[in-house]
Amino acid sequence: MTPEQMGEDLQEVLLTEEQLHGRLAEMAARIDADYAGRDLLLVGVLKGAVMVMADLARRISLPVQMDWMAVSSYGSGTKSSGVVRILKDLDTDLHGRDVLIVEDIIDSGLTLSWLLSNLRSRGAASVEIATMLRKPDAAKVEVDVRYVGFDIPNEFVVGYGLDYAERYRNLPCVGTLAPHVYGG
Ligand SMILES: O=P(O)(O)OC[C@H]1O[C@H](OP(=O)(O)OP(=O)(O)O)[C@H](O)[C@@H]1O
Ligand code: HPA
Ligand SMILES: [Mg+2]
Repeated sequence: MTPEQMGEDLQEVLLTEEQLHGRLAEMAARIDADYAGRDLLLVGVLKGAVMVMADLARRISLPVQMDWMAVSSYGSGTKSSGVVRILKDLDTDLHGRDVLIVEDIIDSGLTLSWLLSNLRSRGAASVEIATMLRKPDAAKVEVDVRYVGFDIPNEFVVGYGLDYAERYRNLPCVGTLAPHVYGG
Protein backbone atom coordinates (compact mmCIF):
# COMPACT_ATOMS: atom_id res chain seq x y z
CA MET A 1 0.00 0.00 0.00
CA THR A 2 1.41 3.42 -0.90
CA PRO A 3 0.67 6.65 1.00
CA GLU A 4 -1.35 7.78 -2.04
CA GLN A 5 -3.54 4.68 -1.76
CA MET A 6 -4.56 5.74 1.75
CA GLY A 7 -6.13 8.81 0.19
CA GLU A 8 -7.71 11.28 2.60
CA ASP A 9 -7.36 8.89 5.55
CA LEU A 10 -3.67 9.83 5.72
CA GLN A 11 -2.98 13.24 7.20
CA GLU A 12 0.80 13.41 6.87
CA VAL A 13 3.80 11.12 6.35
CA LEU A 14 5.96 11.40 9.50
CA LEU A 15 8.70 8.91 8.61
CA THR A 16 9.49 7.53 5.18
CA GLU A 17 10.41 3.93 4.47
CA GLU A 18 14.00 5.07 3.83
CA GLN A 19 14.21 6.84 7.19
CA LEU A 20 12.87 3.76 9.00
CA HIS A 21 15.31 1.41 7.26
CA GLY A 22 18.28 3.73 7.78
CA ARG A 23 17.59 3.94 11.49
CA LEU A 24 17.09 0.17 11.80
CA ALA A 25 20.57 -0.39 10.32
CA GLU A 26 22.03 1.84 13.04
CA MET A 27 20.08 0.05 15.76
CA ALA A 28 21.19 -3.36 14.43
CA ALA A 29 24.84 -2.28 14.48
CA ARG A 30 24.54 -1.25 18.12
CA ILE A 31 22.80 -4.50 19.02
CA ASP A 32 25.57 -6.49 17.26
CA ALA A 33 28.19 -4.64 19.31
CA ASP A 34 26.31 -4.83 22.62
CA TYR A 35 25.43 -8.54 22.40
CA ALA A 36 28.61 -9.87 20.73
CA GLY A 37 29.41 -13.37 22.00
CA ARG A 38 26.00 -13.73 23.69
CA ASP A 39 23.01 -15.86 22.81
CA LEU A 40 20.32 -13.29 22.07
CA LEU A 41 16.59 -13.98 21.98
CA LEU A 42 14.44 -11.41 20.17
CA VAL A 43 10.87 -11.30 21.46
CA GLY A 44 8.45 -9.67 19.04
CA VAL A 45 5.16 -8.33 20.30
CA LEU A 46 2.35 -9.23 17.90
CA LYS A 47 0.91 -7.91 15.81
CA GLY A 48 2.39 -4.43 15.49
CA ALA A 49 6.05 -5.44 15.77
CA VAL A 50 6.01 -7.82 12.80
CA MET A 51 7.52 -5.29 10.37
CA VAL A 52 10.16 -4.01 12.82
CA MET A 53 11.12 -7.55 13.80
CA ALA A 54 11.47 -8.68 10.18
CA ASP A 55 13.54 -5.68 9.14
CA LEU A 56 15.63 -5.38 12.33
CA ALA A 57 16.43 -9.11 12.61
CA ARG A 58 17.68 -9.20 9.01
CA ARG A 59 20.11 -6.37 9.74
CA ILE A 60 21.54 -8.04 12.85
CA SER A 61 24.64 -10.16 12.11
CA LEU A 62 24.49 -12.27 15.29
CA PRO A 63 22.69 -15.65 15.09
CA VAL A 64 19.65 -14.58 17.13
CA GLN A 65 16.61 -16.65 18.05
CA MET A 66 13.14 -15.23 17.56
CA ASP A 67 9.96 -15.81 19.54
CA TRP A 68 6.61 -14.04 19.68
CA MET A 69 4.09 -12.90 22.22
CA ALA A 70 0.68 -11.44 21.63
CA VAL A 71 -0.67 -9.01 24.20
CA SER A 72 -3.46 -6.54 23.76
CA SER A 73 -4.24 -3.30 25.50
CA TYR A 74 -5.74 -1.21 22.70
CA GLY A 75 -8.50 -3.36 21.28
CA SER A 76 -9.82 -1.57 18.21
CA GLY A 77 -9.62 2.01 19.51
CA THR A 78 -7.04 4.79 19.80
CA LYS A 79 -6.59 4.75 23.61
CA SER A 80 -4.82 2.20 25.79
CA SER A 81 -7.12 0.49 28.26
CA GLY A 82 -4.17 -0.07 30.59
CA VAL A 83 -5.31 -3.65 31.07
CA VAL A 84 -2.86 -5.99 29.37
CA ARG A 85 -3.93 -9.49 28.37
CA ILE A 86 -1.65 -12.26 27.11
CA LEU A 87 -3.24 -13.63 23.95
CA LYS A 88 -0.27 -15.83 23.03
CA ASP A 89 2.66 -16.65 25.31
CA LEU A 90 6.29 -17.41 24.41
CA ASP A 91 7.39 -20.93 23.45
CA THR A 92 10.87 -20.29 24.91
CA ASP A 93 12.06 -20.80 28.50
CA LEU A 94 13.67 -17.47 29.49
CA HIS A 95 15.86 -18.87 32.28
CA GLY A 96 19.35 -17.38 31.92
CA ARG A 97 18.57 -15.88 28.50
CA ASP A 98 19.46 -12.43 27.17
CA VAL A 99 16.13 -11.12 25.92
CA LEU A 100 15.48 -8.13 23.69
CA ILE A 101 11.82 -7.16 23.35
CA VAL A 102 11.10 -5.75 19.88
CA GLU A 103 8.19 -3.30 19.67
CA ASP A 104 6.68 -0.96 17.14
CA ILE A 105 5.69 1.80 19.58
CA ILE A 106 5.79 2.93 23.18
CA ASP A 107 2.85 5.26 23.68
CA SER A 108 1.56 5.44 27.27
CA GLY A 109 4.24 2.88 28.22
CA LEU A 110 1.65 0.73 29.99
CA THR A 111 2.09 -2.31 27.73
CA LEU A 112 5.88 -2.34 27.89
CA SER A 113 6.21 -1.65 31.60
CA TRP A 114 3.86 -4.56 32.24
CA LEU A 115 5.72 -6.80 29.76
CA LEU A 116 9.13 -5.89 31.19
CA SER A 117 8.21 -6.95 34.69
CA ASN A 118 6.41 -10.05 33.38
CA LEU A 119 9.46 -11.25 31.41
CA ARG A 120 11.94 -10.23 34.13
CA SER A 121 10.05 -12.42 36.60
CA ARG A 122 10.82 -15.47 34.43
CA GLY A 123 14.51 -15.67 35.39
CA ALA A 124 16.08 -14.08 32.30
CA ALA A 125 19.71 -12.94 32.57
CA SER A 126 18.72 -9.62 30.99
CA VAL A 127 15.61 -8.05 29.45
CA GLU A 128 15.94 -4.91 27.31
CA ILE A 129 13.67 -3.11 24.84
CA ALA A 130 14.10 -2.00 21.23
CA THR A 131 11.26 0.12 19.86
CA MET A 132 10.90 1.79 16.49
CA LEU A 133 8.77 4.65 17.81
CA ARG A 134 8.20 6.38 21.13
CA LYS A 135 5.85 9.21 22.13
CA PRO A 136 7.60 11.03 25.02
CA ASP A 137 4.64 13.37 25.60
CA ALA A 138 2.20 10.47 26.02
CA ALA A 139 4.11 8.61 28.74
CA LYS A 140 2.00 7.60 31.73
CA VAL A 141 4.80 5.46 33.14
CA GLU A 142 8.53 5.75 32.51
CA VAL A 143 9.96 2.75 30.70
CA ASP A 144 13.68 2.14 30.50
CA VAL A 145 14.30 1.65 26.77
CA ARG A 146 17.72 0.64 25.42
CA TYR A 147 17.14 1.24 21.68
CA VAL A 148 14.74 3.84 20.25
CA GLY A 149 14.22 4.47 16.55
CA PHE A 150 12.41 7.82 16.62
CA ASP A 151 10.65 10.01 19.15
CA ILE A 152 7.40 11.27 17.59
CA PRO A 153 4.68 13.76 18.58
CA ASN A 154 1.67 12.68 20.60
CA GLU A 155 -0.61 11.88 17.67
CA PHE A 156 -2.19 8.61 16.60
CA VAL A 157 -0.02 7.07 13.88
CA VAL A 158 -0.47 4.18 11.48
CA GLY A 159 1.71 2.18 9.13
CA TYR A 160 4.81 0.00 9.41
CA GLY A 161 2.85 -2.51 11.51
CA LEU A 162 0.73 0.03 13.38
CA ASP A 163 -3.01 -0.20 12.88
CA TYR A 164 -6.21 1.64 13.39
CA ALA A 165 -8.98 -0.98 13.79
CA GLU A 166 -6.61 -3.55 12.16
CA ARG A 167 -6.06 -1.43 9.04
CA TYR A 168 -3.05 0.33 7.50
CA ARG A 169 -0.45 -2.04 8.98
CA ASN A 170 0.88 -2.64 5.46
CA LEU A 171 1.68 1.01 4.78
CA PRO A 172 5.51 0.95 4.49
CA CYS A 173 5.98 4.40 6.08
CA VAL A 174 4.60 5.93 9.30
CA GLY A 175 1.91 8.57 9.01
CA THR A 176 -0.69 10.37 11.07
CA LEU A 177 -4.28 9.35 10.64
CA ALA A 178 -6.75 12.01 9.56
CA PRO A 179 -9.10 12.80 12.48
CA HIS A 180 -12.23 12.14 10.37
CA VAL A 181 -11.28 8.42 10.34
CA TYR A 182 -11.76 8.01 14.08
CA GLY A 183 -14.34 10.72 14.49
CA GLY A 184 -11.94 13.32 15.93
O1 LIG B 1 2.55 2.20 25.31
P1 LIG B 1 1.12 1.74 25.15
O2 LIG B 1 0.16 2.88 25.32
O3 LIG B 1 0.79 0.59 26.03
O4 LIG B 1 0.92 1.28 23.62
C1 LIG B 1 1.80 0.46 22.91
C2 LIG B 1 1.19 -0.86 22.52
O5 LIG B 1 -0.03 -0.68 21.78
C3 LIG B 1 0.05 -1.32 20.52
O6 LIG B 1 -0.43 -2.64 20.55
P2 LIG B 1 -1.98 -3.05 20.35
O7 LIG B 1 -2.57 -3.35 21.69
O8 LIG B 1 -2.68 -2.05 19.50
O9 LIG B 1 -1.88 -4.44 19.60
P3 LIG B 1 -1.38 -4.70 18.08
O10 LIG B 1 0.13 -4.65 18.09
O11 LIG B 1 -1.89 -6.06 17.75
O12 LIG B 1 -1.97 -3.63 17.20
C4 LIG B 1 1.53 -1.33 20.23
O13 LIG B 1 1.88 -2.33 19.30
C5 LIG B 1 2.15 -1.57 21.58
O14 LIG B 1 2.21 -2.94 21.90
O1 HPA C 1 -0.32 5.83 17.73
C1 HPA C 1 -0.64 4.60 17.68
N1 HPA C 1 -1.08 4.05 16.52
C2 HPA C 1 -1.43 2.74 16.42
N2 HPA C 1 -1.38 1.90 17.43
C3 HPA C 1 -0.94 2.37 18.62
N3 HPA C 1 -0.79 1.74 19.78
C4 HPA C 1 -0.32 2.64 20.66
N4 HPA C 1 -0.18 3.86 20.08
C5 HPA C 1 -0.55 3.71 18.78
MG1 LIG D 1 -2.98 -1.98 17.60
